Amino acid sequence: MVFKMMGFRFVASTAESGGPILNFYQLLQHLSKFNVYADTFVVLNTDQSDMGKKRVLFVVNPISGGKKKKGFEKRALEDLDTSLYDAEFVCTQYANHAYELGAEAVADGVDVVVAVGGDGTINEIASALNGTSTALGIVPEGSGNGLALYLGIPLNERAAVRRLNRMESMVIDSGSINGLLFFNMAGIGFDASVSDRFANDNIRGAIGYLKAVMTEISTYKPQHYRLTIDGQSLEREALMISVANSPQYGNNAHVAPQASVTDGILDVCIIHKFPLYIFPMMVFHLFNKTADQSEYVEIIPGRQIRIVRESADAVHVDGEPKALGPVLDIEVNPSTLRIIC
Ligand SMILES: Nc1ncnc2c1ncn2[C@@H]1O[C@H](COP(=O)(O)OP(=O)(O)OP(=O)(O)O)[C@@H](O)[C@H]1O
Repeated sequence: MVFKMMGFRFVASTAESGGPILNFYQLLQHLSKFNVYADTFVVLNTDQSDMGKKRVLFVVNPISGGKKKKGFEKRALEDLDTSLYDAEFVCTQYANHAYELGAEAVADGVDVVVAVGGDGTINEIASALNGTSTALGIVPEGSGNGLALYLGIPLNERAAVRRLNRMESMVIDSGSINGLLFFNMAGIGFDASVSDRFANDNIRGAIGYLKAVMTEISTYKPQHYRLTIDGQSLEREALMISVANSPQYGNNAHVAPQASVTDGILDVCIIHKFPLYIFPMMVFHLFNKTADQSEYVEIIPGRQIRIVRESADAVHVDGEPKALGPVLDIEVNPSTLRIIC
């Protein structure tokens, strides 16, 4: 069944527990489980009697979020509906292993690859799945879990596995920065330095991230940037620039409260230098979803973005530090990744 209304496109077959979706009221009830943000939102709820079992591969990052995930396979098999899924499990052995596993799964015709980890693990797997028919699942086990929090995926491991049984999905945009894909957020300046420090520290989780922020905040100097956003040129002295696909960094810190992963647009968030005594107010704005009301935050939506900075430096891509040159070409790729949510 396909519904089209007000620019939304809904595809539905069988509801998880209530049989077919029969009318628009039922559809709205169904959708109320989601945060609807944008104009291309697809719900797929597949009737397994028609389509057979789905193959799902769980890719478990053993270090993300500072949690060991011992016994994950056993617990997951207690919660996963094995009449719907044939499941396999694999642990990552090294950085970028999840990308390789994702690419192999796509080539092998796996239906769903589940990232058991944080935004970095999601990024690696999603980069392999992007533009294919293999869907991403998420069991949030990271430090920030930005994309999972935005999508409303439960942080509780068992609830997140059970969520997969609904087999509902949506299609989201991705962004790219000099060819590197991101799905949640990319950033430069202070933001990237924090990611770099966090990656090189042995404390993970929210505490580790806070420690990295507090260490950088007192020493980081603003940089000069030349930006071109959809043909419009501007120059700014900024503490950092975040390019947001979703609204939040993670841990519910929202830098771009209006951002949507389905609008075909990225939000360029320019954070200006602010006096240190304003820091608590900035934190308040982030967690109150009011960053766009701060005089130190400028948010410009765009599809094609070029940022020229003073020199080659760190960039973060979904929280993972990378080194890129001074010229950064960023663009949005609309509707490229299916996510079970
Ligand atoms: N076996 C492994 N040993 C070392 N690093 C690994 C291993 N498996 C994956 N990684 C790396 O772990 C890093 C962190 O993963 P991830 O981003 O998922 O967790 P996190 O940083 O704790 O959470 P978040 O991104 O939500 O803040 C990634 O860069 C990934 O490449």
